[in-house]
Amino acid sequence: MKKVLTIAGSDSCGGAGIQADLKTFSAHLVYGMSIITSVTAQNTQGVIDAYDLPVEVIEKQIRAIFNDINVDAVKIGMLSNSRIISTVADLLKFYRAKNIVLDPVMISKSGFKLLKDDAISSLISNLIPICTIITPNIHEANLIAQMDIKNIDDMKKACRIINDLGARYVLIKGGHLNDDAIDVLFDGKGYYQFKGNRIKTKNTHGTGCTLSSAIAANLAKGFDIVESISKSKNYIQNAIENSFSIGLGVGPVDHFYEFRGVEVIKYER
Ligand SMILES: Nc1ncnc2c1ncn2[C@@H]1O[C@H](COP(=O)(O)OP(=O)(O)OP(=O)(O)O)[C@@H](O)[C@H]1O
Ligand SMILES: Cc1ncc(COP(=O)(O)O)c(N)n1
Repeated sequence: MKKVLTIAGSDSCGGAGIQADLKTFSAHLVYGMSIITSVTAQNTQGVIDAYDLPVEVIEKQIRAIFNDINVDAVKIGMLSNSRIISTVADLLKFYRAKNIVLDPVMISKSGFKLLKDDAISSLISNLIPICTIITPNIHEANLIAQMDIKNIDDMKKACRIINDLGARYVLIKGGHLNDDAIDVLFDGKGYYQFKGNRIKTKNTHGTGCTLSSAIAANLAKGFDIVESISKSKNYIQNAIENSFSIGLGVGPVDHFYEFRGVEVIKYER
């Protein structure tokens, strides 16, 4: 049984954060473990507040896992301030963690800041160089690459800039652009496009958390990066197609797995 760890915030309504990650791990038949960095009070209508755990408590959780268990992959989600970021980065380096999937969570869909403005530089200098893959959405990629991404060519350019910052693989998600939901991967040499059909729904709470956790699960199982993303893209497509309303606002995606394959286009540099 492969063992996958999420280091992220708790979402009380279960659509994003730790809860989405663990559901995704279970659906991929890997054993899920969690380090909680922050407890958010949120529902489908928005985040009411977020309470960060003391870094000492976060450190103890990480040490408890790595001192005992061989971790096959790590997904990183909400780390809200620079102290938490540097603590997590130092410990992952110390324990030589492998298959690190960094979802650089910054703002919730409802507009609540989950990362302090002054912590973006810490994320760039401490976490990007140690991750295997970073999975920013358009907004996050804009802030990291200091760009204004409008189309696929811009996504490719931003991928290169973020790759230069030290991320081995960069996957920029196109969920927030119009047209098809196309995600672009840069592997340091060439580009791959992962194409999804845009689904008309308001229920997309936790899409980014789910995709990054699925990638971590697939890397843990030994698939290469392109196969891991391809399978995960298929998973999120199914999950959004079957998303549903549970409250008055943005509902969650559904977690089940059925592989149908996805169109992958490879580009030379
Ligand atoms: N309406 C949609 N139809 C199909 N795929 C979508 C849709 N919205 C997002 N996706 C896909 O879902 C995945 C997550 O992308 P998205 O851009 O929503 O991430 P995110 O903004 O980080 O998510 P979150 O807000 O949950 O953190 C990507 O593969 C993206 O292409
Ligand atoms: C704890 C936590 N982590 C991540 C998100 C982002 O998800 P979304 O953008 O769908 O609100 C969130 N809302 N809460």
